[in-house]
Amino acid sequence: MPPLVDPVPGGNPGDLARAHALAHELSAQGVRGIVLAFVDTAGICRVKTVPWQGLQPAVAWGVGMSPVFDTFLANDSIVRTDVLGSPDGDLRLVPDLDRLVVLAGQPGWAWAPVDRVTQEGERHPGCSRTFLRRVVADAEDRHGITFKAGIEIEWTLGRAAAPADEFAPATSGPAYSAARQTELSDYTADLLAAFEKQEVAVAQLHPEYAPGQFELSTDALDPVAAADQSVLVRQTIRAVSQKYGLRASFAPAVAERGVGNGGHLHLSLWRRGVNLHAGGDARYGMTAAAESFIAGLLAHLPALTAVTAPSPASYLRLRPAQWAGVYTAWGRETRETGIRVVTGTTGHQSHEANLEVKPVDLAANPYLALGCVIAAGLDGLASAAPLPEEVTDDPGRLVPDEAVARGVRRLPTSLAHAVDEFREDEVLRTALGPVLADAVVAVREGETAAVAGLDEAGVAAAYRWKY
Ligand SMILES: NC(=O)CC[C@H](N)C(=O)O
Repeated sequence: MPPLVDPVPGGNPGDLARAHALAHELSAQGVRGIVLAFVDTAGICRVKTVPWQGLQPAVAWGVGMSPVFDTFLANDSIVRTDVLGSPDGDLRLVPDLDRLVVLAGQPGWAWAPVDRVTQEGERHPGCSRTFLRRVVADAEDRHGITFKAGIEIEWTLGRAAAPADEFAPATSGPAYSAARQTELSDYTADLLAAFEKQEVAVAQLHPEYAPGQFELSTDALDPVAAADQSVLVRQTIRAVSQKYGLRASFAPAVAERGVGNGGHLHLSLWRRGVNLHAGGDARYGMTAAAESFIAGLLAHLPALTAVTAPSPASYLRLRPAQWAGVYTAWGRETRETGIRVVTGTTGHQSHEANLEVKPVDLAANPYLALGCVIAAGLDGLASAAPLPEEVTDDPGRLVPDEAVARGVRRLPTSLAHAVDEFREDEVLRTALGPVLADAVVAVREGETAAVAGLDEAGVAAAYRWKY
């Protein structure tokens, strides 16, 4: 074995010894390289790779990458803020060994999410993974609350051989149909096998509503692990799809009309091992804390869409009657309200009960989305915000006066409107810190400008294969 590299000043020699042993183990298993992954502000997963011998140096010193990715757009052009977007400077990508996984769908490769730190070893204020970790740690310190989270993954399959500017769904069977399940039987079995090898606990995998669309859900994890896992799941789906001559799109809308791809976010609050969504005195067995958390979410939902629905294409999906939840309302098991309260099956509530945030798609950076959702909910919890009455059926059917009286608002209908809401939201901006908040605004404005003049079909096409 090659000798250990010199530890960085203040570095953890235990991590280095572990990386050294792990690298050799990976090599013996046939791993030749390691994908180091992070998600930028625009929601694109960017990577660098190192050979297996590079794992230990990466843990010691990180791997260089420009901070300019904080203000990259989905089309790879770059915008600027006061502090970001300059071609100068460097950051270090530091892999998280606890989350390193051998990729079952890409023989020869392992994968790890990274934190981005400065060359001086300081936290980088633009690192979304560090942001989420901080929000979660604050929730525990200040409120004694921990979370379990899950991100649903929806994707649409086209044929890899088709021209990139066309979309032809790879299946012909109806929504949720046995026909579609059978059409892609080998593919979906291979996906499940890959997830089993990667120790991703799949809860469900099924053909979804739109032509060529599938959905996969996983068991809940702590928020940072859930965000990491959503990135890993997409990496795996992309790789396995390719083997079958298929091309996976996680874009919010692959076409200008029809049901889009969501990335619904499930979250539950826990205190001392007790689920706060079950066994309480409030509605549907929720505790007062869970109700106030949801009230906070509803209050911030219009501004949150700038983070959870960050692409111009997100607003092709965020339409009524598409189960995307485009109203500031909640209800038990409702599919059209922004927040769905999931009570779980009788006898299993303390395990299952949670809340679902629907206006979230997979153009969202999952670390930013989870961190901002948690910050919004905690704002409601801290002020014991009262939760309005639930809305059953379709909130779109409320007459305007009743909607106003009940506080039911339609979410922004364009990214520009979402950014207007976000700019005014001190809670979200403060949680993110000025560097990330300014990056969100600049990148969203850049995306809006990038599609100026395009019709809806053009917007769908522009982002179809980006996510
Ligand atoms: N089953 C579902 O909940 C469908 C969700 C829908 N595809 C969305 O965009 O959010």
